[in-house]
Amino acid sequence: MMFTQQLKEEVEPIIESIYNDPFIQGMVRGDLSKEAVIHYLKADHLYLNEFAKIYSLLIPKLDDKEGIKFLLEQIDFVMNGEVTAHYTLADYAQVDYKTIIKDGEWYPTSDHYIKHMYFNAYRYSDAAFTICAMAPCPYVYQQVALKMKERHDFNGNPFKDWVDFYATEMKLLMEHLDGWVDEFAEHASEAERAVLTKNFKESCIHEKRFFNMAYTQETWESVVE
Ligand SMILES: Cc1ncc(CO)c(N)n1
Repeated sequence: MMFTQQLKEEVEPIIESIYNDPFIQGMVRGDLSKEAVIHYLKADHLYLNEFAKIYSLLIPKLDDKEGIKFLLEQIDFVMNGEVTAHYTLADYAQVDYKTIIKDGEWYPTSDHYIKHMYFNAYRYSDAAFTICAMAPCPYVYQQVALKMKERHDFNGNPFKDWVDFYATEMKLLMEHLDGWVDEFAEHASEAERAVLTKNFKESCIHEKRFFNMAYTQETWESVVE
């Protein structure tokens, strides 16, 4: 079995639990609180901004021209394409998107997740370590969106476009990310493979915590209350 296939099987229970968490269930019912959506957008705008910058840190770690070209396209996609999904959420919350993101916030949970990716980019010379910390970003959303679509009819649901976006747009990216990780994993040591696994799993847990952060309106102050 390919290394990334094994990773994906290991995290399936985490993804199923994210599907069952109140943020996603609120989207399924179409009654998620507007406050949760706004909190999410404030954090996610910053998250995606940093995600794009971390792609740029991968460029010197890669040697294949096609791969580098693909990363450059991905930077554009994260900065310009994925905004579509954010607009769907802002429309639901009936707030102006630009106003929401003007004062984006580094809440404890999103802050931790972003720094997990940066740590790996600076700590390890091979791109695979960072990619394992980044891949759950597209992977978890793709899998959650597919579960949502399989189990419910989204016609008339205000989050339909969000679900359709993540169910379809992540496929090509996952193929590239899986390819890089599998290639490295083939000749990696046991210890290196253990770090790759840990990075991937931790980011899936960060994804779960990110939705719950928005649902519970987490702030630095609320953590100590
Ligand atoms: C936190 C987070 N993870 C994944 C995605 C999907 O790209 C996103 N927009 N935000």
